[in-house]
Amino acid sequence: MSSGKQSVKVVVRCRPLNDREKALGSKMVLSMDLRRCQCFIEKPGAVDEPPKQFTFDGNYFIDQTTEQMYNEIAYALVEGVTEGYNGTIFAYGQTGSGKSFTMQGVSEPAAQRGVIPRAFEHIFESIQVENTKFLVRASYLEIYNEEIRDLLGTDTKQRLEVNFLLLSLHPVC
Ligand SMILES: Nc1ncnc2c1ncn2[C@@H]1O[C@H](COP(=O)(O)OP(=O)(O)OP(=O)(O)O)[C@@H](O)[C@H]1O
Repeated sequence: MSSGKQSVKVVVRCRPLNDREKALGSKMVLSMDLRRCQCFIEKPGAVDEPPKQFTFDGNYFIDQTTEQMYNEIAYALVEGVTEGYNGTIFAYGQTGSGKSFTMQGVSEPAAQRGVIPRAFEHIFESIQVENTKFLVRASYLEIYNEEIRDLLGTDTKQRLEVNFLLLSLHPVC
């Protein structure tokens, strides 16, 4: 893991082969050096070709848990939000790659509970302060094929107008 001071971190998580992939006789082509945060992808059949190598801010292989990811990556970001900073966790990947598994998670085993319920628990624990009121707002948007939908809206099929720039403001010390 890198020093943790940069404002954007990119981490990669590799999921195990699913039943369909196993039935097809697919082979795992990805390996990781977790200490160096490196990821290696080999081309099947190309024994003479060196694997392609990528380095990230954090690497998570098939046997690692969302709990570990949360503690190492998300915890500090959510803690920052409770101190007044903005924070975003963005899961990106092709269909079936494990975005929902990481963000929503499963209740069993507990170590694989998702980032979203963990973040909610974290926030609500932090604001349990006597004689102080907090306002917590949540929105849940899906961006799919360049269309945006409000998943908490009354009509989740309705497309929202995409007419904004993402503005991120940081206090200057
Ligand atoms: N780290 C993991 N360990 C075990 N199983 C996993 C892991 N990640 C994903 N899976 C399993 O892989 C399948 C696909 O994962 P998931 O539904 O999270 O993908 P997705 O990226 O959200 O897909 P989509 O974009 O189609 O919604 C699920 O059955 C999920 O349980």
